[in-house]
Parts: sequence; C-alpha cells; structure tokens
Amino acid sequence: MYATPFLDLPPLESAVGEVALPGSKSISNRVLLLAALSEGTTAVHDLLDSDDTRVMLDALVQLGCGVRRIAPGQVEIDGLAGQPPAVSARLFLGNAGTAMRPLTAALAVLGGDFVLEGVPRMHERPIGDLVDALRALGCTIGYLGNEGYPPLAIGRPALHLDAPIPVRGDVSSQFLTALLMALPLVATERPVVIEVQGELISRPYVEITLNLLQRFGIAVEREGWQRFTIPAGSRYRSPGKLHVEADASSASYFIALGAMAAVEQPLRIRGLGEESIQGDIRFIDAARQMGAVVEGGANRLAIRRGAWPLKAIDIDCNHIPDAAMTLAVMALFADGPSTLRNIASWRVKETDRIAAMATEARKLGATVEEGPDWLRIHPLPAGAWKAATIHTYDDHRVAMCFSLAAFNPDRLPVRIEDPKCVAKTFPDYFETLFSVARTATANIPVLCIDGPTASGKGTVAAAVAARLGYHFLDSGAMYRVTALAATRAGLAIAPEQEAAIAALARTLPVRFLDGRVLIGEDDVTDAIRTEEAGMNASRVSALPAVRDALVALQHGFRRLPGLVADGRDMGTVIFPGADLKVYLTASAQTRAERRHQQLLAKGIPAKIADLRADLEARDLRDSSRPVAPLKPAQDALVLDNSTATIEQSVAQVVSWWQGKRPFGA
Ligand SMILES: Nc1ncnc2c1ncn2[C@@H]1O[C@H](COP(=O)(O)OP(=O)(O)O)[C@@H](O)[C@H]1O
Ligand SMILES: Nc1ccn([C@H]2C[C@H](O)[C@@H](COP(=O)(O)OP(=O)(O)O)O2)c(=O)n1
Repeated sequence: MYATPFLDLPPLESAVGEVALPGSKSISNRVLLLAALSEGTTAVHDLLDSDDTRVMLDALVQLGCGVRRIAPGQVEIDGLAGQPPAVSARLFLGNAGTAMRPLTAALAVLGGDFVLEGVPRMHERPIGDLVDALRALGCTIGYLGNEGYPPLAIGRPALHLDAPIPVRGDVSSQFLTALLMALPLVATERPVVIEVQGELISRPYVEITLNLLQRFGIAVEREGWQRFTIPAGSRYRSPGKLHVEADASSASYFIALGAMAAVEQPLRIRGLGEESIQGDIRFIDAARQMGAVVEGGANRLAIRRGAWPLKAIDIDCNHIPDAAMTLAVMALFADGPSTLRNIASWRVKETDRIAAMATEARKLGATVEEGPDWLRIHPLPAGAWKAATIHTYDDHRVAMCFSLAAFNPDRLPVRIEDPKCVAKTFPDYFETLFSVARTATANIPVLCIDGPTASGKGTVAAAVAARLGYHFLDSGAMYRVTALAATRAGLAIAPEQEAAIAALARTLPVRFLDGRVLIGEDDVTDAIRTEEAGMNASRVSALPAVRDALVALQHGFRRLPGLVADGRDMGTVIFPGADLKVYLTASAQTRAERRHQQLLAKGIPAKIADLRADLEARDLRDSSRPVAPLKPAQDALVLDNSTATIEQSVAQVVSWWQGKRPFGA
C-alpha cells in the first residue's frame, strides 16, 4: 500500500498479464455477520482484508464472537447462535456502510446496550430510514448526534412483528439488506414480512443478500421487489465453509484497463467469472457496449481492446452503482458524450460522488455536465489533456477510477492524492495496477542523488523515495557487494583481475529485500558496510569492465512508479536523462564527523582524523578515475548540507522535485 501524501502515476501505455483481485467487500461483510449470528463455526476463505472488513471483525470480537485469523484471507468465526451478545459495547465502524447498517438492525432486534459510531463522514451518511423501520417494529434506537445520522445508541426492544414492516428502498438498498439479515433472528414463531416503499435501487446487492441468506439456512420468499417474507421457524446455521468471490467492483478497473490498453494480448482476471452473484459483474455488459472484448470462464475473465476510441454510452446505472463510476473515466476515451443516469445514490456514498467525479474530470480538462441523478462526460481529445492533481475525498473508488487517466494520449502523469484511501476495499490496488501496466522506460521518472561519501546521499535518497512511493537504488551497494564477492572468491581487487571480477559481477545473484542485501541466501547487509568494504568498493569501481557489468542491473531498478537512485554517476552516466539531478555534498570535516557518529552507534571505535584522511583519499580516487568519475552532472542542483539537518535536506530535494513536476502549486 502507498501511504504517501500523493502518488504520481507516470503516463501509461498498455497493459498485459494477469491479476488476482481481493475478495468482494459486499460478500465479505455479509458473510462475517451471518457467520456471527449462526449456530456453529464458519471457515471463511478468500476474505477481503481491508479497512471495512477489519472494523466488522473488530466489532464481532467485541460482541463476544470467537474470531480466529488462520492465514491471510482466512478466518474462522464461532457464531453466537442467535443469542443476544452478553455485553454492552461501543463499536467503532469507520466509514463502513456495510458494517454500520446491518449491525444496527441486528443489534437493535437482539437488544442490549450499544453505541455504534464511525468517522466524521459516516456521521453524514443518512440512516434515518432504517432507524424508522426498526422503531416501527419496536426497537429502541436514539441519535447521539444529528437526527437521522450515526452515531446511534441502541437499547432493548419490545417487538411487535404482526404487521408488515415498511422500509424505504429508494435511498440505499443497504437498509433492506440490514432488515433481511436481522429479522430471521426473530422469525422463530411467525413469519415476518418486509414491504419496500418506493422503487428499490441497487437490486443486485439485495440478490447477494438473498443468496447468502440461503447459504446460511434462510429461504426468503420474494414477491417482485416489493414484498419479502422470512418464513416462520427461521434459524441461522453455518454452512461450515465458504469461499468469497473476488470483488466485481474492484474488477471494473481492470476490465476498463483491458478495454483501453490490452491491445495485443488480453488482460486476465482470476477469482471472478461471468456467473458471479455480484451485481457489479454486469459492468461487463457496459464495457462491451463501449467496445471491450470480454471472454468469461467459471472463475476467470479475459479482456482486450475492441473498438477504439471506445464507443460513447447512455446508460441507466441503477444496477451497477459502484462499478459505474469507472465508466465515467472510460467516457473520456469515447467517441462522443456519455451519460450515466439514475445515480442519485452516488450523492450519499463515501463522498458526493457525482460532484467528485465532475470536479476531478474537469481538472483533467474534460467538459462535464451534472444533474441531481445524472452525469454527462464529454471525451477528451489528444492535445486537450492537463496534468492534474486528483483529490480523492477519502473515497477509494475516486482514487482507483482516476488512475485510468494515466493512459491519456498526451502522455501526461496523473497525481493521486492520499493514495492509501484505496485500503477501504483494495489495499494493493496500485501495486496490482503497476504489475500489469506498461510504459516506455523513458516515461518512468528518475531522481538522482550523487555525491561524495558520508554526504548523506543514502539517507536522503531513501527518505525521498519513501516520501514519493518510488523505488530506491543504492548503487554503491552493488560495488560493495561486488568487492566482497571478489574478495571471497580470492580475487585481488586490481586491474589484472578486471575481467574475472566483471564476469563475477555480471552473474552475481544479488537481491535487495526490505533494506537487506543478499548474495543468494547469504545476508551481507552488515558485511558490506565496513570502512574496509567501502574502500574496496571504491577500488573495484575504478575498473571499467566492472562498471559496465553493473549497468543493466542498475537500469533494472527503473520500474513503475519511479526511482530515486544514489551513487557517484547516477546523473552523469547511468540515468543521464533523469528528471532531477542533485549533487549532495558537505565539508570533509562534517562528513568525517558523520561517519564517526555512524560508527560509534554501531560500537565501532574510530578516530575522526583517520576517517577524514580515508574519505579524502576515497574522494580523490572516485573523482580522478577516468571512467564515470564523481562530479556534479552539468544540470545538477548542488546541495551543500554541511549545516542542514536530514529533514531539511529531504525537504529541499522534494521541493526541487515538485518544481520539476507539471502539476503546478
Ligand atoms: N544533514 C544530514 N544529511 C544527511 N545525512 C546526515 C546529515 N546529518 C547527519 N547525517 C548522517 O550522516 C551519516 C552518513 O549518511 P549516509 O546516508 O550513509 O551517507 P552516504 O550515503 O552519502 O555515504 C548517516 O548516519 C546520516 O544519518
Ligand atoms: N554509482 C556509484 C556508487 C558507488 N561507487 C563506488 C565509489 C564509492 O566509493 C564506493 C562505495 O559507494 P557507497 O555509495 O556505498 O559509499 P558511501 O556510502 O558514499 O561511503 O562505490 C561508484 O563508483 N559509483
């Protein structure tokens, strides 16, 4: 997951390969609650691991369920067997509507002493229609903040279930889902009837609910979409084991990606097929209408580009409310204006999604019209795109949708603010995108920090990489590893052995893993950091054939979404076209003192004067060698940080970087 303030997506050109998607959010949270309400233990497989499922699991633990995390994506839940949980509890449900609504209904019907609350945005998402329906059947629910919104206080009910229970269906189908999951708990002696008032929106989500209720032993009778009867004698029973399908809404981004960018070979999705029980699978039909070629199997999809530009679409999105947001970005690549209708529910989601999609698409240069429950997006022709900073409103879908704008024909990067908001349903969304997206190497940004030893290059470069979410190349480590391997192989570090050392360097099984450096399985992280290893690295680095041998390895670090590289010749030789080159330096005395501190911290005694003499010798060798000597690139910005702190140095480099980006202030 990218926990950076923003993530810059370089211009992307095509997509190929296969993705495995996280489990469905809708199915995951329903299954967790049903398992909690059932008799018996349920083993849930392929469960989505995200913010929303985490708050649900935490709530279930607080309510007294046995929850065992067996492996990533696998939990076992010991059900409460329909008994009221013994404890009173204060449940924090984040911004998870799929936890707030069903838990409100279930706990209100079971009764107890509960408070249900969430993040500030959750307290702006209406729940009054559900509360009204629950109060009408005798539940005790109070508002602790604003009337009609969480947080809620739940007490003990005096239920009367003889008359049909009315619930509004035109704001959110989650209210009906919540009642359908709660009322089997009290339909023991008599049937319970729910009547939907108004047109029921998002029916496919209700179908998921009915399908899962069936799996847990409850056969709801349905008359049209107006009347639902939960039969007398209903009792939740665990199905034992249950697999969660991959999330069809998450799949929409990759279906769109295939439609836009899988030109020669299809993009493949695992864990989801056309027969999915999730309504958002019908996004496939919309994508096909826009020109995508989609082939589906039982548990897989393959998508590639058909019509290009995509065909404009005019569509009622009631049946695919979440996935339809993806169409709004696809519409930028269409052959005419596209209209998305019947999307009033977007206004009360994680954010006002109609406003958000319109505002952010306009930043890209698009013309967008919006109404109370519709959105019309005009295509953006080549030459008219702008490099935009996309605000994401703590809404995972806004972030994921707009990542597709990186495929713009003008080859402009797209900045996504607060990329970690995708954690709500798809924590590794961007990593997954980068695993299948392709672009010319020249499009991948590189930032070089060169300079003499102990100037702080490594420290500053690693911090800048972390700040930007970029990869980090410590090129000095490659010379250090080569020198160590040569010494261990009994080779003298001298010109006579140049060819042999170069051959060794070319086939060296070196790996960089979470800050550790490995040769094969051998962890050499500490062994390459000694002063002697540094001096040997300097010697080995003066051999031209060795430098040659390490070029490809260094170029290999230039991967999406970008690279920060530190060394001696990053800006002059290895990445001469880098977007930003910094030459970091400090006085010899300051650098000797820094090394001294560094060694002391490791418990290695040293004299500052000796260290200074050594580093001056190393500076001289590194800068006087004929091949790739240490010197500032012609277009490098020089930063002497003798009197600056690490944080100030990092801030300066990041500020220079921002100045090079096309996003404006
Ligand atoms: N202003 C500063 N900028 C960068 N590093 C500093 C600064 N002040 C002290 N240091 C310390 O200097 C030491 C050398 O930094 P390092 O990144 O290893 O240098 P290099 O990679 O250039 O050899 C580290 O212990 C680092 O924490
Ligand atoms: N891009 C690079 C990086 C390092 N080297 C050589 C020269 C250096 O003295 C050694 C060790 O580099 P390293 O960056 O690890 O050393 P310091 O941390 O600056 O002491 O490798 C190089 O020639 N080219």
